Amino acid sequence: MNMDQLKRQAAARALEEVRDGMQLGLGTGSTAKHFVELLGERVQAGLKVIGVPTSEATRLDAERCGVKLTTLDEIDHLDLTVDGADEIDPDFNLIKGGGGALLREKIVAAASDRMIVIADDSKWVPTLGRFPLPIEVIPFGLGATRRAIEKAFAECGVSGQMAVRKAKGGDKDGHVFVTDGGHWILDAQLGRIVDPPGLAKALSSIPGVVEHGLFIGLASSAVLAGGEGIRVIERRKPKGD
Ligand SMILES: O=C[C@H](O)[C@H](O)[C@H](O)COP(=O)(O)O
Repeated sequence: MNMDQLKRQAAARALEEVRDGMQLGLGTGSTAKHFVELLGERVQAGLKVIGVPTSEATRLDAERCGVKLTTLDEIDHLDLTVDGADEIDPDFNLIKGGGGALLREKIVAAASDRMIVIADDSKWVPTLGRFPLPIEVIPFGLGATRRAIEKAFAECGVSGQMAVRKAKGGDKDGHVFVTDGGHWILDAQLGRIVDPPGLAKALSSIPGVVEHGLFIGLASSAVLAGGEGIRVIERRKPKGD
């Protein structure tokens, strides 16, 4: 089974948690895209749900699949969010934002009673950090923001190169990648993040940092698809702890 088939399997397993009438957060990325497509098939067969997309790309996918959409201005909470991740550690800390959607993804996950992370099992790691940590920043004053981030890294016992993300493919190839919110992303190669909650807190306090890709205390369970089948792992602590 190839990687894409594993991602689809994880998405199909998460779909089993969806019930009629649910308000859903719809994640972004290649794994979440499978979930939206499979959800669309269920909707065509009569399932009634409403979704909040975490990116313009997901909004377009959901519309194409016939999934009814709303916003967090129109509804006050979500029952369940299903989203991918770039890395997941055994404490259910995540790195997200490989596709640049971390800001909306975090707003949606935080508004949701439960978040199921779907992934192929290569994303399950003992320690976060091999995947570059995305940090969404305001272009104004970038030099000052970078210096403040480097200081936060040093205080949290990590270090590594940071680079402004460039767009890949199409007309925008090689230009700075711009998020749905109009911001830029710094990708930080940290290798090993010893204290994800501590680093998350330090980054959140920096003016100029809009959001970062460390998701702490948001995921409730993980559906991991691998060569030997599917593993569903539940987080022991309740959401928010
Ligand atoms: O910004 C993108 C998201 O955080 C994605 O959910 C994450 O990068 C995982 O994407 P994929 O399922 O394509 O590996």
